[in-house]
Amino acid sequence: MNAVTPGRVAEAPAISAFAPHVIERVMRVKGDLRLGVPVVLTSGPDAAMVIAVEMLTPERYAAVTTSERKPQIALTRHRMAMLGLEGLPKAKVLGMTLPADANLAAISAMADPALSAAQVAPDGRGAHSAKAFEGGAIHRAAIALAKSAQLLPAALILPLKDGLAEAVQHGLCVIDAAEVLSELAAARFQRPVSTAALPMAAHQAGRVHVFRPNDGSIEHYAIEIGTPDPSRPVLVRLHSACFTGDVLGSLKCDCGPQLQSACTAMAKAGGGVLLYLNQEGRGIGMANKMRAYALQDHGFDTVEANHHLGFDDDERDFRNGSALLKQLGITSVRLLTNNPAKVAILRDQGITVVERVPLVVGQTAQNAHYLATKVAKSGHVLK
Ligand SMILES: Nc1nc2c(ncn2[C@@H]2O[C@H](COP(=O)(O)OP(=O)(O)OP(=O)(O)O)[C@@H](O)[C@H]2O)c(=O)[nH]1
Ligand SMILES: [Zn+2]
Repeated sequence: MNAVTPGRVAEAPAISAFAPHVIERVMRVKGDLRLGVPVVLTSGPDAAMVIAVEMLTPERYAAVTTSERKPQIALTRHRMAMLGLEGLPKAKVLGMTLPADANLAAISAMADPALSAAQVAPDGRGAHSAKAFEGGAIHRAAIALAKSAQLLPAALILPLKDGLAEAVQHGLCVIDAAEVLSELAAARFQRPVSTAALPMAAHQAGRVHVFRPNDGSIEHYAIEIGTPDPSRPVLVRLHSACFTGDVLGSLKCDCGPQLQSACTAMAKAGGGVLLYLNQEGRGIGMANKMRAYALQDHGFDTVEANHHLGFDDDERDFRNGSALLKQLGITSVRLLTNNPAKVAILRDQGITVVERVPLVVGQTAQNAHYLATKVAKSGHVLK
């Protein structure tokens, strides 16, 4: 007998029967960017060909840059600041017209700290002479798509005179930038896909529920441990995937011991729900997290490393967690976390958090600096 049962509390969007719905078109465009295929973004009368910098090849770069096109780069303000540029506009996404002689190596180095050795040390910042400008909808949509595809947040932008004609000529996907921005910012409906019993070391009565977001992105899991009773506050953990900590037993963070100790606490309490959210690396993905770790090897802390790559401190979207709780019929929780921001987000989403239950385990010599940085910069509490 399961105490919680996934149900459809959220409305699935009306997907048109034949033509792709707007979110489906956005995800096609995201797939193309991840492959390195150019896409065309439009905004009112403006149009531009957009390619993720990380995926640019010399052949494609040579093919898309013609003498009459003035290439630009879209980067986040964080990344531009790390490049040593001063007097930057306040906006989060910025553009810069590239010098006529910009080559692929220089463009790639603007996006990727690993390709620019001089910029890797915190005090060895490079200098670029061109002036940055506030990014428009096309720049913002390009960065949002690159982040969503878990690529470096950097895009080559080639303004086009007739975007539609170019799209048709080269068989490129074309989409409105405002549609991209609103769809990527929207909470996603997650469909329960499958469920099965899973006896676990922590408790023999375990059950895994798999949920699939309707944008086709990676699935998230809700794991019942013991017999949670949804009529009372349920002991809950929102755990963000950490391959290095959860699977490899990394000493650089506290995730593995937190996961184990959460399962044990739920078993002891008779029941609980573990949400395993597949947002590796605070939402930047495994490849970028290893880029961040490489920067940490050079002296950056966990927050600075994210900024150096062009990301915010934390790119996770915890609305997926609150949506899953509601689907499981759980509206009141005791939340296992050291991160008060998670409590606030769940409350914002209408979940009653009756108590924050600290989860202070797994402190090592190797993660002392990391944990201290989270306390100093991310509002974590280690008690
Ligand atoms: N980008 C980045 N992500 C990291 C790093 N170390 C761990 N992570 C990821 O951070 C996430 C866990 O976040 P934490 O900040 O440790 O903890 P939290 O989820 O905010 O709070 P707790 O509930 O107390 O665990 C996981 O997705 C990890 O993969 C790092 O140095 N850089
Ligand atoms: Zn971790």
